[in-house]
Amino acid sequence: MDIGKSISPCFPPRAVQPQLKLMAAVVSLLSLPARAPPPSLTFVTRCTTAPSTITRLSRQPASAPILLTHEEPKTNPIKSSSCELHCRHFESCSGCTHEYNLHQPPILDEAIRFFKSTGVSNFTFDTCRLWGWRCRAKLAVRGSSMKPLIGLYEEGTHNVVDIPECKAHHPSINAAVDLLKQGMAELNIEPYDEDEGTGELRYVQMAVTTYNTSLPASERYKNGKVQVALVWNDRSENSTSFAKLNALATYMWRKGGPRRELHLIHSVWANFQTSTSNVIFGNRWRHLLGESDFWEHVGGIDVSIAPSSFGQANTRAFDSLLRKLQKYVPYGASVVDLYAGAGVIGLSLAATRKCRSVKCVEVNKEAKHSFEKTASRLQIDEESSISWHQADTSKEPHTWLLGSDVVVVDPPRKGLDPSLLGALQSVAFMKRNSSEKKVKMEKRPWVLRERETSVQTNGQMAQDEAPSLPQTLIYISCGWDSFKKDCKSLLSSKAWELTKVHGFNFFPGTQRSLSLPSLSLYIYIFMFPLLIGILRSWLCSREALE
Ligand SMILES: C[S@@+](CC[C@H](N)C(=O)[O-])C[C@H]1O[C@@H](n2cnc3c(N)ncnc32)[C@H](O)[C@@H]1O
Repeated sequence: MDIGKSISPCFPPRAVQPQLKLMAAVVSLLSLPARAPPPSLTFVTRCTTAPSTITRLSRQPASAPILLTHEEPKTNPIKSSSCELHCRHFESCSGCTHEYNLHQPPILDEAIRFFKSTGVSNFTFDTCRLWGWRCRAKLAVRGSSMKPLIGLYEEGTHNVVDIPECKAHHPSINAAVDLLKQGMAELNIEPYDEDEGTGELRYVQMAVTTYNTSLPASERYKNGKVQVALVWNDRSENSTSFAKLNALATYMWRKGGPRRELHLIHSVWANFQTSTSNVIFGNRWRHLLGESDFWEHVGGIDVSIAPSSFGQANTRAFDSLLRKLQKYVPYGASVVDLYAGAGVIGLSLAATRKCRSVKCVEVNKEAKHSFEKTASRLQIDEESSISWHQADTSKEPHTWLLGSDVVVVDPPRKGLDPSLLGALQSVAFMKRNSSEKKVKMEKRPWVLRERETSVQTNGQMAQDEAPSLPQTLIYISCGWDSFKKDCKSLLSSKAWELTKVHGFNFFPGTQRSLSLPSLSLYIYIFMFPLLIGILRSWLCSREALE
């Protein structure tokens, strides 16, 4: 399950001073373009009742970030009724695990302590939207045609809990689920029976797009439309049951499509899956009705996301994260976006930071089409090189790191592949001068090796330019435990210094325990002190603190 957490405290000045001084030295000696100002140490909350250890500065509208000042980790949080889930499914549904203080996930204390121990002087936390934040949901369909159950599994079982009034879902998802149930009853569509392997509809994925330029910006979110992907228990559109699937799609389109007063349904897709495993989607997708392209606007760009590729569940929080992240990437930088999905992060940086080069690396080939679509709408300078590569980042990871000024990693919950972790450590120790002489641009392995599985949208690779070494590593994490492990490993090698941390409440209310991954997403920024002298001075600073 998805989970939520994050934070932003002030720590005692003793730990702050040397770290910040060093950072300034690193920046100036590397002649990097001006970096973003340090994040504010002050936070604003929209909750009317704040826990005792949080300073409430002002009230914000429902979707605004909470800005808090944490003096010390809290030990006994006060229940805040204004930040309460108020969901009637809470007891039975496994989706959410805490009802109170959604703005302040339980992981906060541990996170504060952890980052304090790493010497990070400040840590910002954006509480994001607390209700109706989930714009992408995969729901199991069980029960009977007359009484379908559409929701999540009950904790530790395969019993599906119906969640028609889920408070985490964008309201359009609940409305589309309701419409789906009506269609199933009317058309006698049988839900999947796991024990027997029978039935027709196994799962449904509902994805909301809030992209609608004909509405004022303030109206777009609440008028989100749903891309419905029906996971059908049959082999393909040539199967005999396809007529029923088509009838269900048509029902939803007729009742919720553009001709209705309430235009709810953006499009309907089918996915065919007959495996008895727990894998939700099969390999075969078919677009049935509505627009085949699904657009969203995040991080300053229009983004296309196919139902088969990874998409962030919390659109608004992702937008906040992207806008924050952009500030850490110098104009004109070379960026590699690892675990890139459809390349949203890389393309957002390409557009907003005028990157010289952006390479997006992703293992799932389904994401390529979405990358191409998104890239086609961007205005990229002729000289810029923007590419997407189907590749496993755990294989020859050095090849992706060399030549990049900034490395962005956004791994799955299990964290970084060990080989990439090793490469990040070793690349930080490589001597810039010797590397520049040895490695010629035309020998870059990705140019040769990845030609067939890569998309390069425009621009040319500069042929004579010597490759740079990464100076900044931006780690985006949705797995707290794995992040801690990776972070400790990077820091213990003394190659990287953790300089900034930003938390985003991506999954409010859904944190289960510290042992479970997928908390809120964090951006962690590591700076690589390129010059040995700086590294030494950094080590001295560290020693002075210990
Ligand atoms: C948390 S998602 C991030 C996606 C993307 N950054 C975004 O925000 O849309 C992790 C992505 O890593 C991909 N992935 C997992 N293991 C990988 C590997 N070894 N090499 C490359 N990509 C991988 C997954 O397919 C998934 O798209």
